[in-house]
Order: sequence, then structure tokens, then C-alpha cells
Amino acid sequence: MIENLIKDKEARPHVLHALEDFNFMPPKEAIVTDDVVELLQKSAVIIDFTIAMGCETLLENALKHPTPLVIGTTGLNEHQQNLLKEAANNMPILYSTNMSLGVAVLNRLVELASKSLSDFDIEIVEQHHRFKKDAPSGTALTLGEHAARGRGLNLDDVRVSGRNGLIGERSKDEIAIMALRGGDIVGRHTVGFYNDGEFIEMNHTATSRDTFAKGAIKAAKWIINQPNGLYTISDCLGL
Ligand SMILES: NC(=O)C1=CN([C@@H]2O[C@H](COP(=O)(O)OP(=O)(O)OC[C@H]3O[C@@H](n4cnc5c(N)ncnc54)[C@H](OP(=O)(O)O)[C@@H]3O)[C@@H](O)[C@H]2O)C=CC1
Ligand SMILES: O=C(O)C1=N[C@H](C(=O)O)C[C@H](O)C1
Repeated sequence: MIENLIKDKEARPHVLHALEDFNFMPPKEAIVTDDVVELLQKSAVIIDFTIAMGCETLLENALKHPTPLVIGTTGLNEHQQNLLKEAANNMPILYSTNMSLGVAVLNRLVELASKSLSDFDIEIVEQHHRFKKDAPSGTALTLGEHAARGRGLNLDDVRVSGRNGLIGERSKDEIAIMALRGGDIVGRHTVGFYNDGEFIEMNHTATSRDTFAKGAIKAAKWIINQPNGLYTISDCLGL
């Protein structure tokens, strides 16, 4: 995501990491550092698209040096999710597994469809590029949470991660989340609602990673004016 953020003129002066990797000369006012404390102390807001461990380091240090944060990193474990909640008591944090407007709206639609189509079986498929490290995608899990919430269920209680062998019939409440990987697919999520005689499939396809960068920059401008707390991109978009 760093190359997509650098492409955006407004974000460019604030991008601090690995600039030379992308053959880009930072402007004089940019701070280039690999010291997370210096980064926190000198930044008005930080955008994090790294890996779960990188996000954990940022949050741990942010607890001592509160700074508004926009976090898009996925694959956070339970400890890291708790750290996110704890840190949000001391600073405004916007966390979203997907920074696009389309997915923010899709989350709403899925919750509504799940509630209205209570007899339909729900299945989620996500597709991403071959370089993606975590599975299933954070977006697919968030969509699954909305689908479960629409029926008053907890995703952890009903989630299926794979099917293989003589597994028996599908149970009514289960929600499978399956991941495909290949090529340069930016991000494609399909939530299907299946019943006897009809089905609906809701699909969102990101065709450029700039979509996520633009959402994150909008979020960064918004989060600096918010009181401490944990927000999502839906809050920023007024959804
Ligand atoms: N919420 C959203 O809308 C989106 C979320 N994402 C998520 O963002 C994350 C990054 O994705 P992507 O950009 O494709 O991944 P990449 O692997 O392309 O980039 C990850 C970057 O993080 C750096 N990094 C790795 N470890 C650390 C660390 N411990 N501390 C600081 N930086 C570190 C890497 O540096 P180096 O190369 O030197 O290791 C690299 O520059 C993933 O979790 C992905 O799911 C991605 C797109 C959209
Ligand atoms: O790794 C990616 O590329 C993406 N990750 C996010 C996720 O895990 O949901 C968002 C987007 O789909 C791209």
C-alpha cells in the first residue's frame, strides 16, 4: 500500500517508510525514520498498512505517545484487537479492514439481507493477489460479522473455514468464509444468500489499490479532529 499512498500528492509528504524502495525523493520537510517513537512524536496522524506484528508495535508505543491513528492492517489476533481497544481510550483510532466506500455500504447491505432472508444459507468467498499473507481477508471476516449480526449470531460460533471429506450436510446457521489466491487480483468479495429456488450474490470488486489509499487519506484528515475512541470508515463517511 505504501506505493499507492506515495502516488497521492496530499499524502506524499507524510509517508516516511521505505521511500527509496519506490525511487521517490521525499520533500525536504518529510521525516524519514525507522524509530517508531520518533514517528509518533513528530506525526499529526499515522496511517498503518503493515503486518499484525508491526501494528502491535505501533499500538504499544502509541499507548505511551498518543497520536491519531488510521489502521488498515488485517490479520490481528485477539491480543492485538484488545490492544487496539485499549489504545483507543487514549487517542482517536480509525480501524477498518477495508477503506473503500463500496465495502462500507456492502457491510450494511449484508446485515440487512441476512436479517430479511433468514432462511437463506450464507456463504462468503474472497479472492486476492498471490502476495497476500493473511487468510481469510479482514474484509471477509468483517462481512461475516455483519452477516452473523443480522441474525443475532456471533461469527465465532458459526464460522466454517473449509470443507473436505465426508463432512455431512450443511447446518442452518453456519457461515463459510473461503479464500482464493492468485495473480494480481486487488480484492474481490462475494457474499451469497442461497435458498431453494433462488439466490442472491452481492459482490464488491476493487479494481485499484488506490481506492484503499484514497479512503485512508480521507480517514486521516477526519480522525485528527475526533475525540479519543475507536472508529470505522463508516463513521468517517457518515454512513
Ligand atoms: N484496510 C484496507 O483497506 C487494506 C488493508 N490492507 C492490509 O494492509 C496490510 C499490508 O498489505 P500490503 O500493503 O499488501 O502488504 P505489503 O507486504 O506490500 O506491505 C507491508 C509493508 O509493511 C512493512 N512491514 C513489515 N513488517 C513491518 C513491521 N514489523 N513494522 C513496520 N513495517 C513493517 C513492509 O516492509 P518490508 O517490505 O521492508 O518488510 C512493507 O512495506 C495487510 O494486512 C493487508 O491486508 C491492504 C490493502 C487495503
Ligand atoms: O491484502 C490486501 O491486498 C487487502 N487486504 C484487505 C483485507 O484483508 O480485507 C483489504 C483488501 O481486500 C485488500
